[in-house]
Amino acid sequence: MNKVLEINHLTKKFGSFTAVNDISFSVEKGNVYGLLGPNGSGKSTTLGMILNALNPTNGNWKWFEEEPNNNSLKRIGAIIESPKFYPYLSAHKNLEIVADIKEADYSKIDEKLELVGLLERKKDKFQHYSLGMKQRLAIAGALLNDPEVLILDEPTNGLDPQGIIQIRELIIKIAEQGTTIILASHLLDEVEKVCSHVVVLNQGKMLYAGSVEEMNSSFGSIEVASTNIESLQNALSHLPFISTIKNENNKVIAVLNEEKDPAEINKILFEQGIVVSHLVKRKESLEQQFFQLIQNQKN
Ligand SMILES: Nc1ncnc2c1ncn2[C@@H]1O[C@H](COP(=O)(O)OP(=O)(O)OP(=O)(O)O)[C@@H](O)[C@H]1O
Repeated sequence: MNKVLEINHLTKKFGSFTAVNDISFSVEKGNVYGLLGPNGSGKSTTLGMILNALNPTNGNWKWFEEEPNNNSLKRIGAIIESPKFYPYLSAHKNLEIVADIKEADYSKIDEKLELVGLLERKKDKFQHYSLGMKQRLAIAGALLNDPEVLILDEPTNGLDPQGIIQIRELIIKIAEQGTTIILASHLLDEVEKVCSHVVVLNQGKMLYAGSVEEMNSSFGSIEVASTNIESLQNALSHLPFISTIKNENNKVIAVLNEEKDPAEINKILFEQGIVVSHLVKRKESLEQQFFQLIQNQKN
């Protein structure tokens, strides 16, 4: 069984406002999924619903190919808000309390503290931990009962650069051990560095779901200039392998929808009487792809 989560037409309305609008996607075992979108795009609301903390307005989902039930939630570890630990207790003592709640064996505590790099600091009080250490302790707590899925909401928010790197490396390490990870993030580079798959959300709508690699390996765009920019623009807009065009600093940026060699494009334009003074092909980064998706949604 490889399907960990299947979401179908999930919708959440708060009054007349639609926070999550008819989204559907699946999560396959052993991958790291990024739920990517700007603030307010519906990431936390989506996570809240699939963790039974919020009632959906419409749609449904299945964990592990079963209707949601208490048993399936036991197979999931989640950190969706600031971790709640007792400040005056040690990290180890705090995890004993978590282990009691989750009915996990105390022997797991040192194992998970080691995984998150806190074993040597296990006797320190929680209140003396840095923000990054607190977040890693929360991850250790979420992993105590060896969940098959780990869900994280903005795991690097508020951390310094070193703390961010440590959390990202930790996520990759946990995934390498076979745990499926779903993380919500508004940071494109985070998703690009950590995730194998991405679901792009904007204003509650799903704009893309697929592998990060595929999203990155689109056909790119070309940047073209000519003395007669209007006829250039007109010619490009009629070419079947071009999806969108825009003007930028007297150059036309045209997004390709199939693989094309710049020399071939130059030849086609020349045959239409257009002499090109500049033609560069660019591969789009995930960031450009993301803005392109949001732009397409607005149009
Ligand atoms: N309980 C609520 N009542 C009314 N509106 C809400 C409620 N919870 C969330 N919203 C709205 O739903 C939209 C989506 O919020 P959500 O928290 O899911 O976004 P997000 O992508 O997680 O963003 P952020 O990273 O800022 O948390 C926002 O416009 C938010 O204001």
